[in-house]
Amino acid sequence: MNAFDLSSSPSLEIEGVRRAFGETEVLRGVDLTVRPGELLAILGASGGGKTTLLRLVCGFERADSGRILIGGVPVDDASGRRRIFVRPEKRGVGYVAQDGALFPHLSVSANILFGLGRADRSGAAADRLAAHLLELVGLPAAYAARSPQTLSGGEQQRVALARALAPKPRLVLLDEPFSALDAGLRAGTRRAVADALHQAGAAALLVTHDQGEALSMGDRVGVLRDGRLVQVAAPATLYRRPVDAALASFVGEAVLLEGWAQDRTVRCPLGEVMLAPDCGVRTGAVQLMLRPEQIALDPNAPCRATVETISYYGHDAGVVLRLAEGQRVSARIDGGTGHALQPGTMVGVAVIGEGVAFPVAERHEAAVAEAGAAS
Ligand SMILES: Nc1ncnc2c1ncn2[C@@H]1O[C@H](COP(=O)(O)OP(=O)(O)OP(=O)(O)O)[C@@H](O)[C@H]1O
Repeated sequence: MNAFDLSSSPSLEIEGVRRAFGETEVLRGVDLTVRPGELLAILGASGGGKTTLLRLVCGFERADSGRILIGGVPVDDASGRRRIFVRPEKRGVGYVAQDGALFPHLSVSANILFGLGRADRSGAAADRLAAHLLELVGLPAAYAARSPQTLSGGEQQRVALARALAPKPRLVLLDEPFSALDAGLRAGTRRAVADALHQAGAAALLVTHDQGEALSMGDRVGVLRDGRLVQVAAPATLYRRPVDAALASFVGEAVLLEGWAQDRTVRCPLGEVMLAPDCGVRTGAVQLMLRPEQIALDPNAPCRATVETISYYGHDAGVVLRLAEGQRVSARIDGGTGHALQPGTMVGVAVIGEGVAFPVAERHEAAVAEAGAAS
C-alpha cells in the first residue's frame, strides 16, 4: 500500500451550519458530506461564503449553529447543550491557499516538511519523504533544494499541496488554488493536483468561482448560493440536470425559452422539443433549458432564424441566432461552419437531444397558456 494512501480516511460532515457576521448571514444552513477519497468542489459567486466555509472546517471560525465532523468526530458542535470546538492544529486538516503561501526563505524541501515534528524534518527519511511527495505532485526530486521563487506559479502550488499532504491529513482544503495562475499553467496544475490527491487517497474540499475548474476537478460539485448548497451532484448531472434556471445559467451557458409542457414534450419557439425522462415536469407553463451545443444549424429544419453574431474560437464558434418571434438563442457549432457564416444569413435551426424544463411561477402560467392555445 502507498505510504500516503489515506483511502480509509473518514469524510467530512457538515450539518445545518450557519455563520453570520453582524447582521449578514453568510451561511444559512449548509449540509454537506465529503466521502473518503473524494474531491468535492464547491462552486459559488465571489463573496458567497466559500472561504468562510473552509475557515469553519479548519477551525479558524466557529459555527453559530450546526455541527462539523471530521472522520466522524465532532470538531465544531453548536447544536447541543455542550459546545464542542477542536482547535485547528488538532483537526488533521491540510490547507492550500490561493497563492500557495510558501516560505520564501526556506527551500522547497523545508517548505514541504514544515508541518512535521522537528525530528521528522531532517535526515534520510525526511529527504525520502520530500522526494516522494514531489513525485506525487509531479515534480522532479531535484526541486527539493531549490528556492520557491525559482519555481513557476503552478509549480509553487504543487509544492503547497505537497506540504499540505506531508502530515497525512484526513482532509485537504483548497481555497481557489489556481486563481493566481495564467490560463496556460492552470489546466496542467489542476490535473496534477487532482491526480496527486486521488493517488494520496485524501478527501478534499475545493472552493472556486470558476465553473470549468469545479466541473473538471470535482468528483462531485456543490453550488453555494444565498448561503445554502442548492445542488450537490456529479459534474455531468449538474450540467445536464440543474435544479433551476438560475443554476443552469451559473453552471455553463444556458438557452432558456418559454414554452408549454405536455406529454414529455415542450412546445416553444424552436418547435416541439423532447424532455428528458427524469425531468419530472407536469403539464403547464415552463422554462425550457437547452445547452448551446444542442442548437444545430440544419437547412431542412422548419424553424428559421437569422444569424446575428459569430464569435470564432478556432475549434468551435459561438453563434447568436434571432428566431422569427424575436427570441435570441446561442448555438455552439463547429469552427469551420462558424467561420463560413455571415451575419444576416437566414438558417434552419434544429434541436439535438432532450431538454430540461422548469415550471414557471403561476403568474406567468396564464399568459404562456394563452399564447400556447393561440398558436
Ligand atoms: N471576519 C469577517 N467579518 C465580517 N465579514 C466577513 C468576515 N469574513 C467574511 N466576511 C464577509 O462574508 C462574506 C463572504 O465572504 P467569503 O470570503 O467567505 O466569500 P467567498 O465566497 O470566499 O468570496 P471570494 O470568492 O471573493 O473570496 C463577504 O461579504 C465578506 O465580506
